[in-house]
Amino acid sequence: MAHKAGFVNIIGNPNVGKSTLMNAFVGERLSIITSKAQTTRHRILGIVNGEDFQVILSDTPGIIKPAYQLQSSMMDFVKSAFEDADILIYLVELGEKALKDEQFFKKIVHAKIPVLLLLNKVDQGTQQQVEEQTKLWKEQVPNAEIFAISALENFGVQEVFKRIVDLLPESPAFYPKDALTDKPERFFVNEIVREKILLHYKKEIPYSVEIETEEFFEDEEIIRMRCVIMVERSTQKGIIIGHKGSAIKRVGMEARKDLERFFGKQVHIELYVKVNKNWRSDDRQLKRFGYNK
Ligand SMILES: Nc1nc2c(ncn2[C@@H]2O[C@H](COP(=O)(O)OP(=O)(O)OP(=O)(O)O)[C@@H](O)[C@H]2O)c(=O)[nH]1
Repeated sequence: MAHKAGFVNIIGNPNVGKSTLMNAFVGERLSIITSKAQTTRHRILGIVNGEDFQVILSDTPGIIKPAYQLQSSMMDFVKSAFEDADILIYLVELGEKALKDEQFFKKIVHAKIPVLLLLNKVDQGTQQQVEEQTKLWKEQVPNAEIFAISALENFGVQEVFKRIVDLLPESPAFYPKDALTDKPERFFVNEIVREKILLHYKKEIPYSVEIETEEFFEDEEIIRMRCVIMVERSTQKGIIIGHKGSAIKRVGMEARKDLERFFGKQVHIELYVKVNKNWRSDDRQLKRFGYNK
């Protein structure tokens, strides 16, 4: 069978059960990547690999401002929620009424990609309620396939996952599967550091950096890691570091907090910045970073 891969973007109001659903999809450890911080682009929540598929689940905190969208030349694999994801999941909970944001609503209804509307927390309602609401949502979002699920009780979740894989386009994996299985820690460290950089620097900076975790040592008490932040120009290096190192220190502190939560252990993270003029154009480097185009 041909290999399938793609991006699934999950949207929904706070508290509808996104994290719980992620846990049900990918297992606790990977899903902890979601920090509550708001970033300017969507985040990878988790990646589920199978022998012949790779599902990359992400979410979009808030509406993406066009100015923040990544240049397509840089990372084609980072796709915006409504335009380029392969599948859109709209997660609602039982009892939730119409969509609050008109714009948002229109985008879902007119999405050019398959929309799966998941009515979550059905364990809290009666059969009749579930049927009524399914009907209601079908009227509101006629383009969606509707699934009644309980993320908490893992009811209906595997059917949804199966449907996702069905709908995925044929494609090689976007992230090297072996890197994720051999060194998943480093992958997530990179993602977390990247997220902090997106959070704290003006838009030009995040799009010209790349992160690589060069060292990663773990013992019983502590994990020590060393990451290089690669930029294209020396002026960018100065900005990343900030006055007397204040900016990079903040990135390190915040990344450490997330990483400690992620690994459940004390973390020591060392960040340094390196200028590498060609990282974007050098195919081999791109490959190393997992941009496997
Ligand atoms: N009864 C029931 N509770 C659920 C279900 N799914 C999630 N919850 C609960 O709903 C609450 C919110 O779930 P989360 O998974 O944290 O929701 P979230 O959408 O990630 O929340 P945000 O981080 O605020 O976006 C938690 O208390 C969950 O246990 C479900 O299927 N049934």
